[in-house]
Amino acid sequence: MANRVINKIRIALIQLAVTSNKDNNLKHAMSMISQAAMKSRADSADSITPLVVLPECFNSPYGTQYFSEYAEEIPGKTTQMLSQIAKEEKIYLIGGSIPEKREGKLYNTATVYNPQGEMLLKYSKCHLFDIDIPGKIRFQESEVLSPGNQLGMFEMSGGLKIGLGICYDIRFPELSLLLARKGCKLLVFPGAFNMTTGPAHWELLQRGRALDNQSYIAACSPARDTKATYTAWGHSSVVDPWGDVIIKAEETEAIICTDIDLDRVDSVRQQIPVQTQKRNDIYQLKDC
Ligand SMILES: NC(=O)CCC(=O)C(=O)O
Repeated sequence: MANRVINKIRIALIQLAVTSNKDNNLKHAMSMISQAAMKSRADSADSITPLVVLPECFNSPYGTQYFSEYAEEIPGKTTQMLSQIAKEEKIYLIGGSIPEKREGKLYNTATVYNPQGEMLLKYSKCHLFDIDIPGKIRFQESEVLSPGNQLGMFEMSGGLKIGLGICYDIRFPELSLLLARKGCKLLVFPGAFNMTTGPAHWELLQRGRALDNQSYIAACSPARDTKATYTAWGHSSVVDPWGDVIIKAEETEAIICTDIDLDRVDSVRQQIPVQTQKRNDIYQLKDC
């Protein structure tokens, strides 16, 4: 069974309502993960192990003023809870991201677990969100966070490779191209776009990355909270390799669930074979 080739997975994105109370955030996230696991299994005719996803910065409000107060070491309280719930619910779990404390520095870090509760991946956001749009939004993650320096990918049983980026990472096509070239047919981005860039770019970027790579893209946001210091756009979604949005949340808390059909990736790649038509003689993606 462990070596069975998987050509379909079921993904559930949790568009979580996040508050300034860390303990409540954790309790609430665990309950939503259980609900997402149940919903994935109830909606599915096959016995596929679900992949459940939390948003960026799910145990803390998103803001440079909060990161040091809410930060934890990994392993720590939050990641132990994630590991435990993945094991109890027998799911793959992308545990959104949390502010991580490591060797005197802070990172925006995501962890991933298998159904045995083992940590498969720890990935720190490698493109920090530093923008300044006059009169709209200024945000400088690099004032307090350090960037990660490695790619994020993991494998589910059956050999299925999944790529992982965090939010602003989606704006850098080379990162996704590299993950796809390494065999990832689904790229997942826990993210928290805002009320300025969200309506303009959130869906466009997902559809763009889906087309560049002829892969599935899933992006999971916190729910919108207009009273928070940073208001997330919401609209968690999954886009297929053709560039169609196959499922999308509104702005409020929600669990959205869909099947990812990996044969669809192969058929789109066959129909429009850009993957084999690259002009490596005039440009190249360098794998550092
Ligand atoms: N949390 C983030 O990285 C936000 C990215 C974002 O909003 C963007 O426009 O890019």
